[in-house]
Amino acid sequence: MTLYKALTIAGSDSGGGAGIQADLKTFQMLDVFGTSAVTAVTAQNTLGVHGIYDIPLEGIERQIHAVLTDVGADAAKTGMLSQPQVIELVADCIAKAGLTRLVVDPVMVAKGGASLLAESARDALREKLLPLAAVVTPNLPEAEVITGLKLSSLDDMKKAAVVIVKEMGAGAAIVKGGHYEGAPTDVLYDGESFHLLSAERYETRHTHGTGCTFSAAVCAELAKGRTLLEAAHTAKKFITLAIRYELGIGGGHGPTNHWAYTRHGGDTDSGVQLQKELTTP
Ligand SMILES: Nc1ncnc2c1ncn2[C@@H]1O[C@H](COP(=O)(O)OP(=O)(O)O)[C@@H](O)[C@H]1O
Ligand SMILES: Cc1ncc(COP(=O)(O)O)c(N)n1
Repeated sequence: MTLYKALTIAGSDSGGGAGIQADLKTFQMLDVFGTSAVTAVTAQNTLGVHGIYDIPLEGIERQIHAVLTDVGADAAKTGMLSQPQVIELVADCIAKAGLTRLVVDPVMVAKGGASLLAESARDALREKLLPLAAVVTPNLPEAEVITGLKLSSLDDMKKAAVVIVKEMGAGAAIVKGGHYEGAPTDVLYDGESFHLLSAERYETRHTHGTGCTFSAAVCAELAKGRTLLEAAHTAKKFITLAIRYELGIGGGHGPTNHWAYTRHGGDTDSGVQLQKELTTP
C-alpha cells in the first residue's frame, strides 16, 4: 500500500475540534499520514478562545524544515497563521520546498468571534500566500475581506472566486456557503469552469472546526493524487456527515464528528450533489 503524507501548518486548538487537531484527525480518517507545524497555541474550548500564544518564527521554520527534509509531504495546508511575518515565512518555506499541492484555508475569525489573523496580515495573505495556493477555501466573510466585495448571492460567490483566481493568482478557489442562508452550497472555480457542491443544512451548534476539517479533507485527497474536483467532492461528503452526526461535546460550539465519514456510509449516504455550472465567467 502506498503511504501518502500531508503537512498542516496551523494553530493548535486545545478543545480538539479545529486547527491542527481537526486536520490530523481528518488526515488519519482519510488514510493519510499527518504531520504538523504549530504556528500558535490557543487555549480554546467549545465556549471560546481563552488565550493565544504565538510560536516564535524560528520554531515554526524548524518544524516545517524538520518535516520536509525527512518525512516529506505529498500535500500541505495552512490554517491559522496569526501574524504577517508568519505568512511571509510560511510562503517562503513552501516556495523553497516547491510544494505545489497547497490548500490555503484563510482562517480569520473563530466561531465565537475571536480574531485569529491580525488585520495587518491581510495584505501578506493576498500577496504572498494566495499565489502559491493550488486552492483557497474562504468562507463567506473571509471571501469578502480578501476581495473587498459584498457577497450576498451565489452569483456574488462566483465573482469572488474569479477574483481570487484571476486577479490574485490562486490556482482555484472554493467559496464556502456555510454562512449563507439556505442550503450550504460551496462554489468551486478552477480558472475555467464553476462547480457547485451542495448538501442539506443541519441545524446544529456543533460546527466548530468545519472549515479546518473541510480544507484538511481536500488536502488529504490531493496528497493521494486525486484531482481537485474529486478532492472537493470527498471533502464535502466528509464535512456534511461530520456535521450531521454531531457528538454533542461541550456547552458551546462543539466539534464535528471526524469518524462519521467512515462509520456512516461515506460515499453513498451524504446526499451531497456535485454539479457543473454551464455559465462561465
Ligand atoms: N449547518 C450546516 N449544515 C451542513 N453543512 C454545513 C453547515 N455549516 C457549514 N457547512 C459546510 O461546512 C463546510 C465549511 O463551511 P463554513 O462553515 O462556511 O466554513 P468555516 O468553518 O470556515 O466558517 C462547507 O462545505 C459548508 O457548506
Ligand atoms: C486554532 C484554530 N484554528 C482555526 C479555527 C477556526 O475554526 P473554524 O473552522 O470553526 O472556522 C479555530 N477556531 N482555532
